[in-house]
Amino acid sequence: DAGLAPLVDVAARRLDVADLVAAAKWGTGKPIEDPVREQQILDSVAERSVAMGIEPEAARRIFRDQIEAGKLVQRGLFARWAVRPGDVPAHRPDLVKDVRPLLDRITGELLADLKETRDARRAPSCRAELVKAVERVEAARRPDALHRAGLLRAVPSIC
Ligand SMILES: C=C(O[C@@H]1C=C(C(=O)O)C=C[C@H]1O)C(=O)O
Repeated sequence: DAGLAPLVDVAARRLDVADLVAAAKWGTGKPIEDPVREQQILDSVAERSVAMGIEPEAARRIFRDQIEAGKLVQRGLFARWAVRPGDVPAHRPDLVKDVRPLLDRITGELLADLKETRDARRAPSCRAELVKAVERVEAARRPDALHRAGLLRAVPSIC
């Protein structure tokens, strides 16, 4: 039984997309934070949760944390690129055409995993299972310090 690992893995993949979000925004004057887009995501998540039989408030909390974690990674990358311009990605992806569709696809995967893990998320063992899942995902993906920090920011609301 993979437990919560598939869910945590999706969270980690969402944080990799944050690199593309940052690359799309760097040097454009576009702010890291877009509250209108965030609200659209959270409202859509709540609506789809109801349709899927997922508790909408739990889904909202979990997606709120995914978004906060993504901004943490974006800010970390902006700080890194400010001191090491050589690390700025050579290619700037288009946020609306290229990057947000990736996030939208991950939203669907995350919702499916939330449905799948309903009982595990409510169980008293959730925290322990979460620790194991994070360890498993980190062992497989070997995130750098910034993406580890992001992942730790992303997961607490799962339980
Ligand atoms: C990803 C973006 O940047 C921020 C993070 C978001 C997210 O993680 O979904 C949404 C809006 C922005 O606050 C974006 O603008 O699309």
